[in-house]
Amino acid sequence: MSNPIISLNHIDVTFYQKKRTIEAVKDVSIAINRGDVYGIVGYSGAGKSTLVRVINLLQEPTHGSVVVNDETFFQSDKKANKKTRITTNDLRNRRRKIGMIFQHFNLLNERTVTENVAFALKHSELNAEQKKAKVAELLALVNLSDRAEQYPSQLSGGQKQRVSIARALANDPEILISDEATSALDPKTTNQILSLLKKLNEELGLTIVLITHEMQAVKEIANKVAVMQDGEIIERGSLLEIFAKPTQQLTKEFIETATNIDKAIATISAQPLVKNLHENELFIRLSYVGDTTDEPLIASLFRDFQVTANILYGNVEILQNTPVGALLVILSGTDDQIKAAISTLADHHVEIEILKGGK
Ligand SMILES: Nc1ncnc2c1ncn2[C@@H]1O[C@H](COP(=O)(O)OP(=O)(O)OP(=O)(O)O)[C@@H](O)[C@H]1O
Repeated sequence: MSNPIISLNHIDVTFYQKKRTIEAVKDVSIAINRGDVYGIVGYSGAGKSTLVRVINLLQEPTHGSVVVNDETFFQSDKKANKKTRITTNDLRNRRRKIGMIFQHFNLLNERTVTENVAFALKHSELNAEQKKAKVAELLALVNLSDRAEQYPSQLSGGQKQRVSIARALANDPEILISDEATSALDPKTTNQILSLLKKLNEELGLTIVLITHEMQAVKEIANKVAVMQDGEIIERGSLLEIFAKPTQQLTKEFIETATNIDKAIATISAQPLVKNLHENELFIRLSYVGDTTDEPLIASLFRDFQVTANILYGNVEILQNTPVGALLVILSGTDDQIKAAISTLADHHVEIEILKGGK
């Protein structure tokens, strides 16, 4: 059942500079459901940051409407040339319920970890005692209790990001916007931060909007994905749909960086078996999602069609509790046998891409 906590409708953001007009976001509509971890992927300059800044009106759209938690923050009526927006006071309060974390942490260097987190409680109605308890609780949540009195300069990048996560959660937000929060971190620290975000999503029901240029990050924790290019969303869907059946070239590129299949294809294509492929052979890539993996399909190719399948590479990943696999295989047999084998694979929803061979 769909229950959007964030709905952006027909959002345009245009920047007018002296000699240039930059259409940073073009007619983007997106609905993010409560509890989603929604990944927005794109290269630098695609418009991701601008789009997510629209959610809490850090960036006012040129056109469109912004609805958060069933409350209209902003609406423009193009025809009447009229814009309506939430009052400044209400916006200030609502923004506290939308946490943000960034690539460069944005911590106050001259304040301790505790003071950095407490800073976010400046306008809270809690008394001093309660604030102290809240900060301690937040630091425990991000596993930093032992660093409470240290300064940012004494912390690693991952620890700094955990402080900024604690700070972002200080006012019990329902939404967390993560703007390239793992981009400055090494792979191991990135995984720790992503696991923490996943835990917050699962345990607190936090809705997370994850903007990144790394599909790997999206793959780890997102359940939905949108791919942005030149201010537009060019493809979107569930993580599984996007990984199993990407339609746009850019999406395919992003996925390949996350699965390393491109490297596997390059390495294996250079091997003698593929380089000297026989006339009756076909070098193919098979991709499948879910149940197909449980079927002894490859074995049945020989049993039913006398086609041998030489598996040169295999990779199965579990995304959203579902296996997603890729195999690089050489099929050998007569044209008719191979044709029949491929048709059977297709009937079982295995995607086939011929990499080499065949007429
Ligand atoms: N305040 C601004 N004034 C003028 N142009 C801007 C402004 N903010 C963003 N832009 C332009 O809008 C486009 C989209 O930028 P945006 O930062 O949203 O992209 P991005 O996908 O988040 O990339 P990055 O990860 O590099 O920030 C870029 O061409 C950028 O130069």
